[in-house]
Amino acid sequence: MPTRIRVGAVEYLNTKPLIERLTDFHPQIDLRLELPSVLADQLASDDLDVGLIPVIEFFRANRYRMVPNIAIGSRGPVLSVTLFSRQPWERIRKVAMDVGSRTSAALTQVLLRKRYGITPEIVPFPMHADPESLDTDAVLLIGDRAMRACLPGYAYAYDLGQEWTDWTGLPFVFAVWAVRDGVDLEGVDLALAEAKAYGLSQVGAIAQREAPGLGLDAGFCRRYLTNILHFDLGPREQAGLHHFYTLARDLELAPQGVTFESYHPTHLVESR
Ligand SMILES: C=C(O[C@@H]1C=C(C(=O)O)C=C[C@H]1O)C(=O)O
Repeated sequence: MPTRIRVGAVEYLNTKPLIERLTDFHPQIDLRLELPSVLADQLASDDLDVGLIPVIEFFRANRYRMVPNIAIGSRGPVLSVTLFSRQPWERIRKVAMDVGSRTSAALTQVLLRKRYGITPEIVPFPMHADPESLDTDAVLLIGDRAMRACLPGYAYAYDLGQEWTDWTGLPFVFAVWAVRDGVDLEGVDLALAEAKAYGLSQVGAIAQREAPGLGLDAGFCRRYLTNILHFDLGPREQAGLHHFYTLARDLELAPQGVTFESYHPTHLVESR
């Protein structure tokens, strides 16, 4: 019996185009959907073989390989990563961070500390808590609940994709497919590329199917998947990724000397 390859993907709308019919493209895939932070922990504890994990956790592990040219990124506003704040940036002293997030939580710290020169207190924000009942100045929300949130008690809603690109001029990469060290994907990397190509040809249908369950407008979901998110990991995205790494490393949110290795199937390497 062929081994199952355990694939963990983010449970949010942002990921749907990357996993559309994924299991049809490879018979050995065992697909699970989770929060990004949970996927990072599962990959770290060998409960997954490949996971769509927050990039900051790719840096922190420094032993994974990246599946080429697939990412969740933005080139300006992202619409689903928002720092809701009662204060303007300069006056934020305490922030609650979405426990589903690792990259955006680090990005919030990078912006606060590097761009605005303040080091606020950080507390976790649980999945089912009410943001309006918090005593913090700001709360970071990501994913589907960030897109639905209005939070009239917060005067400011900072889009962190927009903040990053306004500041650096670069795209931002939130998540990549990371392959655990020593794992041979047995062609699952090709299936991931096929699912992405297929999913991107189906964004209209995906938006229409997913919108009602999310309580969102289908046209809005389509524009989010088509014009807001970017799923390639090209040279500009890689420049954004490296720049984020250097800033996170300076703040000791990531270790020194991280290598950005791509995944190459073992049999191809061996047959050279
Ligand atoms: C754009 C997003 O990208 C994500 C944000 C992540 C993070 O903050 O750790 C991780 C994976 C992605 O789901 C989002 O969730 O809205």
